[in-house]
Amino acid sequence: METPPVDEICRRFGKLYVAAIADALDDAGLWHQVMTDVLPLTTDMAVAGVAFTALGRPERSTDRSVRLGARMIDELSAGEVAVLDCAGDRTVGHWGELLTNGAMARGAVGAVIDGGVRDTGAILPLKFPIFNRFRSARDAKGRWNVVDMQSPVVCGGVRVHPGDIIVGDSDGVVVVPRAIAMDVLVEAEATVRTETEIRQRVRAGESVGTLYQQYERF
Ligand SMILES: O=C([O-])CC(=O)C(=O)O
Ligand SMILES: [Mg+2]
Repeated sequence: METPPVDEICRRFGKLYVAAIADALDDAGLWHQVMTDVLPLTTDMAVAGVAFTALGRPERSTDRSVRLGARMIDELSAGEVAVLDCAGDRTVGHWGELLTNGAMARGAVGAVIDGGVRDTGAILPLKFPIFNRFRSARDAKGRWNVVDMQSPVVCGGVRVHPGDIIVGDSDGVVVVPRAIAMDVLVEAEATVRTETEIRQRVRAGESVGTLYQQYERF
């Protein structure tokens, strides 16, 4: 199978839903690709893009020369999703409105934060999809710092490599390893077609139990 360009792959993933992609990954034996407790700021948010990863950790320094959070934004490219591993920190807003504006100016398509978001009121009108664990007005400066970029990270309990495909919607975020992205895409598209067929039959009044046995999925 010839592999289409990654923006085409992302466009096709973006037409699906996270649950169908998660099912396709389960069928491929990858049972741990859906992030835990990382959810969209609002349920209408959706994203499909290429992972740009960053890792941060608690740090007391306020020295701007060692703080990479803002520089990370300058490294983002069109079609990318910023994926931030916050090393379990639950105290600060790791992402905010200025970082959002910067990411948008670079053509990034979303952010997945394994931590907190601040400036929510200013972010929502921007319609930039952000997936996070919690909100906190507390500044990261003097408390937490980005220390590495484009290395493998863990976000919502899922390993993310730079270049993986990130898909998010109202259910949360799924990570598709880049090497199998095309196979998962084709499988997930088939899942959506099957579910469309099942839905029509359910609505027509057929037995849900019988349909479940027949199609071997829901
Ligand atoms: O300062 C930060 O780390 C986040 C922030 O408030 C912004 O992006 O506006
Ligand atoms: Mg701010």
